[in-house]
This record gives sequence, structure tokens and C-alpha cells, in this order.
Amino acid sequence: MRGAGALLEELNVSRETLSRLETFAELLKKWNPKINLVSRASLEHLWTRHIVDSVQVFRCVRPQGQWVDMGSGGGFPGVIVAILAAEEAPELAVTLIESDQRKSAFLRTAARECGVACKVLSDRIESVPPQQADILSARALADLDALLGFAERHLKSTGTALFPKGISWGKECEQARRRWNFSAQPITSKTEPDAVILKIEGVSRG
Ligand SMILES: C[S@@+](CC[C@H](N)C(=O)[O-])C[C@H]1O[C@@H](n2cnc3c(N)ncnc32)[C@H](O)[C@@H]1O
Repeated sequence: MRGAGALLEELNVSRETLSRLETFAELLKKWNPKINLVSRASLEHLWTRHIVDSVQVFRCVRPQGQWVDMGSGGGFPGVIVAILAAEEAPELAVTLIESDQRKSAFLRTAARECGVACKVLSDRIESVPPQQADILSARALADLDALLGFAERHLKSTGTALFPKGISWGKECEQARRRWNFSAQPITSKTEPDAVILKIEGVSRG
């Protein structure tokens, strides 16, 4: 796997954005021992495993309207989206949904300290009023069938969902097609061999 520096160069991140990403990385390392935002093992590879992995999700679409990230946890990809949008898509409205109160407090603090705007909804995805998202993302949250249920509630009919998935993405698509109609374009991950970002449109019940 290539290093984070080379990947960030390839992903074309400005100096201002890089400085915000560094602020975020420091804050996450500070809070992690208390609330376990990412696993201790993956903290060693924070840049490639989490930050660059989230930057590449942002690069999969033209960011516009409202971007909603579900189950944001330690801010992946939601806070990274807000950081990139601050320079590259200042009109983008970013909303994070996270039911864990302590993680929500971290997300609010992170956005404030990085100087970026985003709304944090501290509630369950199933309870939050429908968001009408133009772009909907979720990483490491649920299987595709469950994610499409969330998309039915929160994604505009013309919107795009971005779901990073591991090696079993093909099988998940096959299973989800039993209940849902959708188009799925797999975009190869730059950080994980065999992983993809599923770019999903046209979600409706089958
Ligand atoms: C495995 S973590 C992944 C976090 C982050 N997306 C990442 O990739 O590092 C899943 C997160 O989703 C949150 N979550 C799980 N089910 C949820 C629900 N129904 N509503 C809101 N948040 C939920 C959990 O609290 C947790 O922070």
C-alpha cells in the first residue's frame, strides 16, 4: 500500500485543507483513549486507513446540496467531507447522524476546532426526520440491504449514495436486489485492495 503523503498528493488536497486534517488527526488521537473512536490498532495507520479513505469518498461525486453521513462515529467520512467542502464546495451543507452522545460531542468539537460547518444530529438514523439528502454516505455501519432502507428514508429520489464496502460487495449487492431496485457502480478503493466505494442511485423497493 502507498503512503498517506503520496495518496494525499494524488487526491489533490490543498495546504489549507491539509492543515485542517492535521488538526483533526491530533484531536482524534487526544480523545480516542477515552471514547474509542477508532480501534487502537488502526490508530497507527490513521491517515491511510481513515483519513485518506474518507477523502476518496468525497472525490467520488460532485459535492452539491446537502450531504448526510450516517453513523459518523469518529468522523469518517463525515468530518473529512466537511473539511474538504470548506475550501472546495463552501455551499455544501453537511449533516452527521450519530446516536452515541459522546461521539456526537467529539464530532461537534472537531468541526469547531477545524473551523468548518456541519450539523450533528445525536439520534438514531431511524428516528431522525427524513433528510432529503443529495448525497448520502455511511462507512462500516450496516449491510447493504439495511443501508438501502436508510437511503429510502433519507436520500432524495435523484440523490446518490456512497457506501464503502469490502471484498463481499458483490454478494451484498446480490442479496440486496431481493428487496431493492438500484444501480450500483463499484469504484476501486485506493487504500484497500479488494475494497470499493459503491456509488448507488435510483433506490426503490423491488
Ligand atoms: C462501526 S462505527 C463506524 C464509524 C465511522 N463511520 C467509521 O467508518 O469509522 C458505527 C457508528 O454508527 C453509529 N450507529 C450505529 N447504529 C446507528 C443508528 N441506528 N443510528 C445512529 N448511529 C448509529 C455507532 O454509534 C457508531 O459510532
